[in-house]
Amino acid sequence: MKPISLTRFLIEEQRSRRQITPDLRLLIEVVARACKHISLAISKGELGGVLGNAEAYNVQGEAQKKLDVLSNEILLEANEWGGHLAALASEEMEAPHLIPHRFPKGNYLLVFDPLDGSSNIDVNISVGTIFSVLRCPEGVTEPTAEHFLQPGVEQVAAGYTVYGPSTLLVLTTGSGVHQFTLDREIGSFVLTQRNLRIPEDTSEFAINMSNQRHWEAPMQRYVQELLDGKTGPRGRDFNMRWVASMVADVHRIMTRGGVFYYPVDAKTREKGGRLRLLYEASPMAFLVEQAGGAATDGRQRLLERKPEALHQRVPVFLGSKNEVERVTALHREHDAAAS
Ligand SMILES: O=P(O)(O)OC[C@H]1O[C@](O)(COP(=O)(O)O)[C@@H](O)[C@@H]1O
Ligand SMILES: [Mg+2]
Ligand SMILES: [Mg+2]
Repeated sequence: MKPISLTRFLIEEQRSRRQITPDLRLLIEVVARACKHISLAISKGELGGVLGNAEAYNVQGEAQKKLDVLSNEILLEANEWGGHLAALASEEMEAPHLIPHRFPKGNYLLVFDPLDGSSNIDVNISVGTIFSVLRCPEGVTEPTAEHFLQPGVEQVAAGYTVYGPSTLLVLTTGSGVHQFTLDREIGSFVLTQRNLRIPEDTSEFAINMSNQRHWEAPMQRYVQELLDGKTGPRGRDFNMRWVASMVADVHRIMTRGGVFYYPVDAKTREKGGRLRLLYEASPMAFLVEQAGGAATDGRQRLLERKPEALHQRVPVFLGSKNEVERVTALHREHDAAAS
């Protein structure tokens, strides 16, 4: 069968479903093109001089890697003159970036984590890019941070790339989740999986266990039950994985099921959690729900949370539906008993 390129797939979606406007299609193509560029830079590794620290810090006080800065610049540059956006916001920039007056403007807002899993760059483990597309509110020509503060249900598209043994783009525009693989010989993303589905049950969980002693009581109880395995209340064994690149952990879940948890703990309570709502939790929650999974902050559906700040952090529980519902129910029961 003839391979279906991302462009052809999007044109077909645009024709069959009116929600994809030509502008949205072209915007996704620009993002995909920028990701190809990032993939190329990453694959050069030490030879390309892209590893190591940038000797700079982002607004969240995190040390930036050279590739964090480079990926941000690539996405910014590609999208700035694309003509489909009113503004962009990124993990690596304190405030939104407005499209300069000399370029044509569009009606969308793009928010992204240009390089997810930065701590894995220098050790040659999979990293990725996460992005989310929102509508710019009508009549707004100079969007501010406030215009980005839309709950995840308002997203019109979301996706991530994984720069791993192969480069993948996983995308939703609200009708299922589809996977594209970068064919380096022809230079395009090619459709390799339609309608990814996350099984409702799983025996695999992803969590950073080193934070265990800092977790809240319901989380302690839940994970202990998983660790007790066959001889515990769950009556079966669970396996554990933690890549420390959200894209890689989520992609494993997209492929064979599982759950990914980053609960709030005593260390992150003041900040609200570890992962960022707008460009990590929200797009991943959209993708996971579209693939039949569930995504909560431990108490509430993630997609319904109204962001309060551009770089807001939240707890994240996502993946196989029955497991996410169970851990969420335990948190709710705990809250009810405490009040
Ligand atoms: O190092 P920890 O605490 O295990 O956190 C790992 C998590 O942090 C992140 O790396 C954050 O992403 P960035 O690299 O974009 O800051 C996630 O991808 C990952 O799930
Ligand atoms: Mg990240
Ligand atoms: Mg990042």
